[in-house]
Amino acid sequence: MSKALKFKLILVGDGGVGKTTFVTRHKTGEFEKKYVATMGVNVSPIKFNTKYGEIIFNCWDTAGQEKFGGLRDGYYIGGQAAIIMFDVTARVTYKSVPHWHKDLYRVCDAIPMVLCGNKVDCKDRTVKPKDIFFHRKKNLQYFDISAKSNYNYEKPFLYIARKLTGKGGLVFTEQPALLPAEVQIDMNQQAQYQQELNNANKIAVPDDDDDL
Ligand SMILES: Nc1nc2c(ncn2[C@@H]2O[C@H](COP(=O)(O)OP(=O)(O)OP(=O)(O)O)[C@@H](O)[C@H]2O)c(=O)[nH]1
Repeated sequence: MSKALKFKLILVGDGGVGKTTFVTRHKTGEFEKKYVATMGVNVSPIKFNTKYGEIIFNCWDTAGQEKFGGLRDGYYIGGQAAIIMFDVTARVTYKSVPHWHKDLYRVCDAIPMVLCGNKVDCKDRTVKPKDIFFHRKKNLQYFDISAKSNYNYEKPFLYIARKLTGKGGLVFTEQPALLPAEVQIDMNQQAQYQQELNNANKIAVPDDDDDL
């Protein structure tokens, strides 16, 4: 790949889950972002060097319109990948995940999607690893993340890059240029969460009414 590959990546999730914080961690993305006034969105180009060349994710982030009902179709149209985010300290934001997934699917069909539980640095985590199973119903990838500590920052992008290029062996050849961590993360605690996620993946998906 000589020229950079570019993809439209859509961020969705309830207001306050940390979408803007996540996307603005990346220094170049923040520096080069463009505000599209007609849509009320910021588009930040987040760049990664890979062993196959440069990949740029043009990340679409709303200016808070998700709080006032649905997002317009223009937000989704042409979307090639998506991150659905919730906040592990606010159960209601996990409850909204099926709604965001449905909205995305309606316009974008089966594009690569990653579910991210943000703010795992917080002591008051209420959505525990065993509570998270929506991704398994819909065949999405899931990651615990913490935008403020940069924890797992590149994981969703790596998963999506591999899916979009069809190259399972794709790796990033440089660390992305991120702002310094604003909070520290307890790595022992994260290892325990990861173990709980692995264990949860071995159990059958609970069958309940509300699609969660
Ligand atoms: N502890 C912690 N706080 C976070 C993290 N990410 C975001 N926050 C905080 O959560 C709040 C909401 O973050 P935003 O990035 O504005 O959330 P958003 O999803 O973009 O919400 P809108 O701007 O309303 O669309 C802010 O006070 C952030 O500082 C994180 O990883 N850890």
